[in-house]
Amino acid sequence: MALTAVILAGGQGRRMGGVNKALLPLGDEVFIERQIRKALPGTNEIIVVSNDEALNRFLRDYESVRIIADQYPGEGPLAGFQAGMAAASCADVWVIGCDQPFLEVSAAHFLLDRMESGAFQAALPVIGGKPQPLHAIYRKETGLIAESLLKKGERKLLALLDNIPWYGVDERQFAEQGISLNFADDVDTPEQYAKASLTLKGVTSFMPHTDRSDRFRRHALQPEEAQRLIKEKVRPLATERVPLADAWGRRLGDNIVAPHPFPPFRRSGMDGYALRTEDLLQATSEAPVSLTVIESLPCGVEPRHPLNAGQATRIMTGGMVPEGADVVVMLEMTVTEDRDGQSFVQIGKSVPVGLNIAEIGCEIQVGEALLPAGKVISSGETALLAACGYADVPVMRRPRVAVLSTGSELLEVGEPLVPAKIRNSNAPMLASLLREAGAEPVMLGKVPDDASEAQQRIRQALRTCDLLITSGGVSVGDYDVMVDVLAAPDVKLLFNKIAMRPGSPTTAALLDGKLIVALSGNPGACFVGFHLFVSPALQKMQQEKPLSPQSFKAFLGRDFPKINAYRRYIRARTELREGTVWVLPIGDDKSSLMTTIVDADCLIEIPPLKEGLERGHLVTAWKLS
Ligand SMILES: Nc1nc2c(c(=O)[nH]1)N[C@H]1C(S)=C(S)[C@@H](COP(=O)(O)OP(=O)(O)OC[C@H]3O[C@@H](n4cnc5c(N)ncnc54)[C@H](O)[C@@H]3O)O[C@H]1N2
Ligand code: MOO
Ligand SMILES: [Mg+2]
Repeated sequence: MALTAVILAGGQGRRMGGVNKALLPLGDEVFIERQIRKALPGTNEIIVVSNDEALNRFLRDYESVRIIADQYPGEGPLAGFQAGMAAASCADVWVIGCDQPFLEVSAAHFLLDRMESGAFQAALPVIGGKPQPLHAIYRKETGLIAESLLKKGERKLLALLDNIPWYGVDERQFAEQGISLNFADDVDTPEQYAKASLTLKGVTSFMPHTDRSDRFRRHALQPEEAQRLIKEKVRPLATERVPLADAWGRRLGDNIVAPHPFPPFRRSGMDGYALRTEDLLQATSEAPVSLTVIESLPCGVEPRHPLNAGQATRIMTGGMVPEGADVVVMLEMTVTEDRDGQSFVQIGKSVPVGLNIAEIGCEIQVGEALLPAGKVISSGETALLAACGYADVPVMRRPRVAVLSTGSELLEVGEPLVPAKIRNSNAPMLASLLREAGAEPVMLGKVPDDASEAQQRIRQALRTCDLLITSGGVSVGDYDVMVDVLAAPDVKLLFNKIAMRPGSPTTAALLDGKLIVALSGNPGACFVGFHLFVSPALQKMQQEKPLSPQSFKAFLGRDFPKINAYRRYIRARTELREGTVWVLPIGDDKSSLMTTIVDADCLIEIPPLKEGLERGHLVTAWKLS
């Protein structure tokens, strides 16, 4: 695609103290050098519109870069635009401000593609609902319209937009292309310049699109209300069939009903003789009764002969009891003898009817409800399913849950420590928690505190995942990027504050109908948030009951002197002491701690109180599954 780039470098940079912004240093380049380096590979020529000769030395090495002066000097950006258009040799022109150091050729090409799909004369990024006239594509002819506007005294580029048909490309469309949104960010103020320098170092990026004061205005929900909202927004997933051998740990996809009785035949419970109790009525140790053995049955062999009076069948444990028999007498109570090639059994005692025979269906009747959908398949369930012939088992599809960690401070687990950084421990912890909850973690890795990058990864992942969880960036800090990501117009915020500790800024939202739970970055809060707000969603997706963690009453194992304005959920371990249940808070209850997660098997609920609680107080605790 033939494309001219026009860089408008005529501004005064008033808010930057009157410097020419094209000459601002960024890393080891100045803006204009960086822009040329980045724009060259995707364009046929670059035209820099400027009257500043100081720029020359950065341009002269390039054959396809020209510098031209305004035809209407001092008339503002529209004049620069007009001059650039007049000089352009291609029909399509990418117009860039010299203060846009993060320009992106891929974004320019995407805009150009969009414009070609219709009768448009320009294609512009629309960010936060506002068209951005710079870092946009224009047809060369629009220069003539600019000129006529200039003659009417117009100076602003935006005026052009009222006079041409243009196509707007919003954040979402760029994100879908994997294009990071900061390409159009401009540097007008020293603050923005400072942020640009940080972005270059990978520390952060501009996040100018949310009203920062918004993040302080939050309405706190009670934890139960937040849980209710979350459960309301998810549905059970589809089911699939897996071989029984792979079904361990999965959740049943269907109610399982017995397809036949069990045992399916009258089964012997002992190695012995099947016979008729009637025949033993007179038997005593002095005068044992002798019966003719008509058959010897190993397990798995169907009897050939029903029993008549005076007869017995030798039978093994699990064997099928012949018709006519109403008891199995164990071998130890019998004496066997062979006479003339015929076997006889002698028994010296009468026995009650039914002894050692498991009747058909005595364990399971046909049609009986055996296992409910959603039940976790463990050893007992596996045995039942096998007995009922489930070579393939209907199971709930595992929820695919994307895990994204935000934080420029995060290192990969294998990286050595460097000052101010820590290793990402939340993501591996969340992956384990997800596995424990039956889900399939889809690890998206980490993003620096860059809202556009986070947003892009999130949108992409949601296409193939059922749920997305993030950690970090939900509070009120400068780099708390999830706040920006979830402020996008197509995101429906469910809540961003919960009246509890830890994890009060835990946030949930819906995007494309899918749930995003943004957990706190503090490891302890992240852990608690998962159990209280992610687990219930996973349970519902897998039809698992009960739908919330189960509570129990127990004695507080040690004093808890902290005074609480909020309800607290403290990590604790259960202990049985002389037949009573105690719950012991583990370590200090700070949300930043992760050592306290190690032995936690429950959360103690501490209500908001004006004074602490003493050891031995009866408290409510929640079992962690
Ligand atoms: N001025 C205020 N500051 C804070 C408030 C507040 O109300 N006003 N709330 C505090 C509370 S409560 C919490 S909880 C945290 C929430 O923090 P964020 O969710 O925004 O998380 P970050 O700021 O990104 O990080 C916090 C902490 O966690 C560490 N972290 C982050 N990600 C990971 C990870 N993947 N593995 C290990 N550790 C991680 C991070 O380095 C920080 O130390 O905000 C309080 N602040
Ligand atoms: O709500 Mo935060 O987790 O207390 O520190
Ligand atoms: Mg924060």
